[in-house]
Amino acid sequence: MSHHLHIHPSVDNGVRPGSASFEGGALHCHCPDNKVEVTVDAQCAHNHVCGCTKCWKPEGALFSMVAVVPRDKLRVTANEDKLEVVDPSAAIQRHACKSCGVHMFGRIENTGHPFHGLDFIHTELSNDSGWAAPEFAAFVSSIIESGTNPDTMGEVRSRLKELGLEPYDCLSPPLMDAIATHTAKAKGVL
Ligand SMILES: N[C@@H](CCC(=O)N[C@@H](CS)C(=O)NCC(=O)O)C(=O)O
Ligand SMILES: [Zn+2]
Ligand SMILES: [Zn+2]
Repeated sequence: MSHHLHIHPSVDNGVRPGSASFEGGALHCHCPDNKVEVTVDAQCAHNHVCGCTKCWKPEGALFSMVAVVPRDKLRVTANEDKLEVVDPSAAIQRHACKSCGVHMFGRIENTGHPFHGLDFIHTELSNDSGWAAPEFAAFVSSIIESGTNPDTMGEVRSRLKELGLEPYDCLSPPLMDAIATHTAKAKGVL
């Protein structure tokens, strides 16, 4: 048992399933007032925990938790002026609150990108319950880049498996296949 590991607050006590009838909700940043609000009119897909250094993680967590929604189902509904893009050169433009640092959504503007049309969200920012649960763990080895001792990686991967979050060092096989299929079609070999 490796319950001392803080994978992410939304999974540390077990992964709770989402609701099949859920149709979206509101996300709020961590500011005490004048919160940035993002409204999503859709259930999320491909929810997962991500170990990369670029995704926003809550304090003390080894992983972020991130899912996608169609970009036309997402709008900023309060305090949009507090948002700024963290790294304009990144494929995913992460719109963060300038005051509290929380990433409210990530958007891909490159129309040739395999995931163009999808926005990335952190469903833990919502008080609404029913969001689809995380299904796997992505970019697991990348937590070393944030300072995790490489010697603990066996324990981290065991804990992820125990939680039902299969660990991958990139994305899951279905998503890697989707990316490769997009690339093959763009090249004309498929
Ligand atoms: N090892 C790198 C991996 C970064 C990475 O490739 N992140 C993935 C998962 S979020 C990605 O798709 N990044 C695109 C982006 O950040 O724009 C890190 O931890 O910084
Ligand atoms: Zn904020
Ligand atoms: Zn990430």
